[in-house]
Amino acid sequence: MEVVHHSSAFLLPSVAPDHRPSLNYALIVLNQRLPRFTPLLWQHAQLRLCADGGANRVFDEMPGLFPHEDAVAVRNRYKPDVIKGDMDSVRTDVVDFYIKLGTKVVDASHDQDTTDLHKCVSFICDFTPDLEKSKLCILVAGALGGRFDHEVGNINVLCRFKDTRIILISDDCLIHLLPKAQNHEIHVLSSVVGPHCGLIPIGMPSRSTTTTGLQWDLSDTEMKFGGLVSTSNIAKGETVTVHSDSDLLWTISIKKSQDSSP
Ligand SMILES: Nc1ncnc2c1ncn2[C@@H]1O[C@H](COP(=O)(O)OP(=O)(O)OP(=O)(O)O)[C@@H](O)[C@H]1O
Ligand SMILES: Cc1ncc(C[n+]2csc(CCO)c2C)c(N)n1
Repeated sequence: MEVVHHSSAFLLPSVAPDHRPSLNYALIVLNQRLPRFTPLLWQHAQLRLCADGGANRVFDEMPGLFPHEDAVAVRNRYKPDVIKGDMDSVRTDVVDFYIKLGTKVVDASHDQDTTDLHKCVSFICDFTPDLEKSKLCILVAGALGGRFDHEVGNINVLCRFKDTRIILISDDCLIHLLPKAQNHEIHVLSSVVGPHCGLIPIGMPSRSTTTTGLQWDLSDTEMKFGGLVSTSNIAKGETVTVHSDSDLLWTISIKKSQDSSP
């Protein structure tokens, strides 16, 4: 069976020879305080979107991440390619500023049934040729912490776009989906992530999950809410393997001490 590899190389300041990106990254900035390493994610990404009020965050907060630089110069450098959402949070001064720089603004206010993150993921998928979809990886900055309904909505996007690699990121941790019935090999780059981690069934119980590389490995173990879910686990080495009969969320902590400059 094919092995699916996962790595957090996008958190490394530069791409080391043995961590050359095999993926094409896109970045979506949400309406939450910018994670400190947002400039790094920005640099790795080939396409940068702001979900509605996420554009306010780039405009207001990016200069603060470069305290010794002129704010306008920073804003001109970090120009989103697209702002998409229902446009009830992004300010008009921010829209006007980025339109002048050439940002595409997509008003999807007619759709009040999907979140702004969903709308941005749809945009990226619609504009990614089928042949390139397997190499696409969408990084979502500011997806965790804050309002619980938004957090759950963000996790639901992982489930609604199961065939797309999407990684939810905050200052503290990252989350992505491990689709069922695949062999997952997670490369734990210990300079930037870990050791705290978790494996959580999503959508339905898992009747059987087997792992290697964790302090508390699972061996053909059942997981469900109301029973066992694997939280406060520890990644022991460089590699964690996971196989399950159900979709699982993988989460791992992000280290505080890393150099987050691009
Ligand atoms: N507190 C938060 N926690 C997690 N994600 C958030 C939070 N606030 C916003 N987001 C994310 O950022 C996206 C854009 O946020 P924005 O505030 O523009 O959305 P919204 O649809 O106007 O929200 P609201 O529910 O307040 O009307 C949301 O779709 C959501 O994915
Ligand atoms: C059952 C149900 N619950 C909530 C909403 C509201 N809602 C969900 S996504 C969204 C857009 C946010 O930008 C809004 C307003 C709905 N439509 N249907």
